[in-house]
Amino acid sequence: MSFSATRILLSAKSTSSKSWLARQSHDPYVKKRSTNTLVGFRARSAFKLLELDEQWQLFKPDVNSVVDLGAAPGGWSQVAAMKLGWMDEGSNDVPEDPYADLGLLNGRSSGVRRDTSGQEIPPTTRADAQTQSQTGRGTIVAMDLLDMLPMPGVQTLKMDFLSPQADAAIHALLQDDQNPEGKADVILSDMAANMTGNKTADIESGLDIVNAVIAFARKHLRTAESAGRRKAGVLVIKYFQHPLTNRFRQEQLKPYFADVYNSKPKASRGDSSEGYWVCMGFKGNDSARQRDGTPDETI
Ligand SMILES: C[S@@+](CC[C@H](N)C(=O)[O-])C[C@H]1O[C@@H](n2cnc3c(N)ncnc32)[C@H](O)[C@@H]1O
Repeated sequence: MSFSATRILLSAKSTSSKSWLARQSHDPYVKKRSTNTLVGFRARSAFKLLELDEQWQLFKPDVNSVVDLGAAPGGWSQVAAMKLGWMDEGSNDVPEDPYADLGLLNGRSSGVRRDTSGQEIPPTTRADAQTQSQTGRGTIVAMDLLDMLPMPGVQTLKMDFLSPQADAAIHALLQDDQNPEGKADVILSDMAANMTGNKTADIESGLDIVNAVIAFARKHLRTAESAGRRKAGVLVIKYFQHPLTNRFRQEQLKPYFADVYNSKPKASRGDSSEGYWVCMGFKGNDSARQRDGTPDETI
């Protein structure tokens, strides 16, 4: 009896993966992503962040520190690197032999880094800016559970953002002479919980991630006051629509930000319940205590 792994794999393809393939082949953003003459983005999700930036100018000239949570494969980090001048629009940052380069770049990094408690921070990679035509500004940190290929201007950290080491590692990477507080001007989160198919459980784990990202932002985001600009201190966060969404936004986000906008970028698939909150003007952690309880009607 002949054995064909390929045939077994193909015949085992579920209806959902067939419809996924069909959808991919018709998706204009998938085509755009893979057309190097346009921009060699690693993920179609890059177009969502580009749209959000076009609408709200997330990366103003005074933005010098960006943290991208759940960054792999790196589409959003590419957008941040472009906006901070580390990469040309239209450049393809993936080297021909990325894995060979990964070793080389790791070898070139500045040695062992330690957080304030003396713990070693896992090796980070930042592709050499000199390989690109421009030199960018500031620091971009991309964190993910998964490996990520190096990228000009971006320090990648393979880490669970919920782990006890994450706070100290981020702070140590952001802090320098220009940024003594070690705060981020912009925090991005495109993370989602793994779907189980159980609606209630999925809603709860989605909310857990959003809650954890907000807690992270409250520790690491620069306030509008310290940046000297009303809309500075920006958090972009993915959520999935459900009956509690609005209440959640009112109770967990509005007390801390001057403005909280809701967005469904065109590049986000219409059949997905995902949306993004663009939160601008971080007021700091005391703001909730100072609140008089009157609902804010900004939106
Ligand atoms: C939708 S993808 C992000 C795509 C990315 N914005 C891009 O443009 O390439 C979500 C990512 O979140 C990561 N992730 C999920 N939970 C995480 C956690 N607790 N800590 C770090 N990364 C996490 C996943 O590994 C996955 O790579």
